[in-house]
Amino acid sequence: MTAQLNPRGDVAVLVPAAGAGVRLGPGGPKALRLLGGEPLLVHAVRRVAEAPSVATIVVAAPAADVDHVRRLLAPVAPVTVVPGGADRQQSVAAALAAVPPGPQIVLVHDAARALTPATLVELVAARVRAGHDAVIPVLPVTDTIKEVSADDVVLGTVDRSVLRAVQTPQGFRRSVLVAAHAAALDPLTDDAGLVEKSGGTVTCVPGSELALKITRPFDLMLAEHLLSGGVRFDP
Ligand SMILES: Nc1ccn([C@@H]2O[C@H](COP(=O)(O)OP(=O)(O)OP(=O)(O)O)[C@@H](O)[C@H]2O)c(=O)n1
Ligand SMILES: C[C@](O)(CO)[C@H](O)COP(=O)(O)O
Repeated sequence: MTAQLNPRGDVAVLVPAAGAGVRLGPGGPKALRLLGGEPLLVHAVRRVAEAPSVATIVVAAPAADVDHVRRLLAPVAPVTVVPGGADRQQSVAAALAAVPPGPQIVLVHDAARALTPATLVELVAARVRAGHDAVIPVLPVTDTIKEVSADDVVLGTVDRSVLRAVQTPQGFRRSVLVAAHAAALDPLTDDAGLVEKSGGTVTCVPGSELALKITRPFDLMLAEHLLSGGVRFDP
């Protein structure tokens, strides 16, 4: 039987958590690295579980850690844990295959975005519920962006007004996400990219600074400060 959160919810959230965390440096799989004394994955799942629309959470864990992750998350929320794949897309596909019948909205959320507020989960889900096939949270780009050659010579300055930095959770009508993954040829860095490739429309909503992706050591230090500094997570 699949673990259920809110039986009246219409949202399944997939949490790919099987990455190595190479850019964070040595210390084990990134989702299991500690932030404020708890694994990143625990933070991420706890916040997702606070979102009232969420009926089901499926985590893709490092294959060697599936049992450990089940035990870790048991006191946090009812979750289904499956082994992840060789890249993020394969981990998402494995989690998607484990979603039980029922939820018609599927969100895909990085464990690495551990401080993402439940309000962002609800916002993305609400936009899908309102009729959009694919919805992504985005932030404006604040640096000047240059295109450069392999030998570090500037080729030009990109018009940043049309650029957005993309976060998760990314939300989809379930059938749209299933079709996009079924049609996938090459691995892409996000699921919305698969929908774009299939000719679908992807809609943006405002993201959250708190949904930063913990990728490098500086990101982890920043997240520690945010957590210990008493930042309000659901403004
Ligand atoms: N084979 C993989 C690779 C990544 N992910 C997950 O996808 C999310 C976003 O990936 P990223 O932040 O790039 O994590 P890593 O792949 O672990 O990082 P790195 O590239 O530095 O190794 C993370 O929650 C990560 O655990 C996954 O489930 N399976
Ligand atoms: C899905 C994602 O977090 C959206 O920004 C991002 O594309 C993951 O990329 P990564 O290179 O696997 O960190």
